Amino acid sequence: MGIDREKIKQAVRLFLEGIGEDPDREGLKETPDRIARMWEEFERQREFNFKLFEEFGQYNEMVVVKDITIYSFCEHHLLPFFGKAHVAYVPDRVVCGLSKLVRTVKAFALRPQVQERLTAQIADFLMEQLKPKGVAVVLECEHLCMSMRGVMSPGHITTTSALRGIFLSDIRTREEFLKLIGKKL
Ligand SMILES: Nc1nc2c(ncn2[C@@H]2O[C@H](COP(=O)(O)OP(=O)(O)OP(=O)(O)O)[C@@H](O)[C@H]2O)c(=O)[nH]1
Ligand SMILES: [Zn+2]
Repeated sequence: MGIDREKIKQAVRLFLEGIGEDPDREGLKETPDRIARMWEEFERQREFNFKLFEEFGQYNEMVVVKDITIYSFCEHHLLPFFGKAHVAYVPDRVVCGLSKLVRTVKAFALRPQVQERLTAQIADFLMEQLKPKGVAVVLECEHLCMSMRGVMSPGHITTTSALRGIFLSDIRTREEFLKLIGKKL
């Protein structure tokens, strides 16, 4: 679909008027354009080349990147939710550069989301790209829509997980993953 800079600018201007602000005042007059540029920046992070490598030295064990900082937006209020992502896979002859796991997380996070769907999309994309023996994704996020409005209850961490392949079928693989990301069994 792509980013329509003009539409964003018009919408932000109207929104500012809607909350009783003067969109032409100093400080706000560049805001519609800033927000349009910000979303263009997010969109650029969605596109990347997922390069695969033949396995380095026959590595067939689990690869885990933990504590990836993640920022997303809840699709209900367009307020951020943010926290940590832990991503693992067990390769089947090919591996990817580690940064591609981080890029995958960012690519799916930087759009209106719910945490459950985001978790599943990351896992499914990695299954498709790497065709590994399995993928595991755990997200731990705080939702500002629960912290600063609505129920107004800050400090809660929502945990979601998506397990695919061997992480579902083999309890030892799942336990190893949980141990490596520092979770109790
Ligand atoms: N399942 C899920 N719910 C979310 C997520 N982010 C926000 N929510 C919830 O989505 C719900 C939105 O529901 P509504 O009841 O339509 O919205 P609301 O009236 O603004 O809800 P309150 O936040 O309770 O005031 C709220 O309960 C949010 O806490 C998410 O990632 N996953
Ligand atoms: Zn919300």
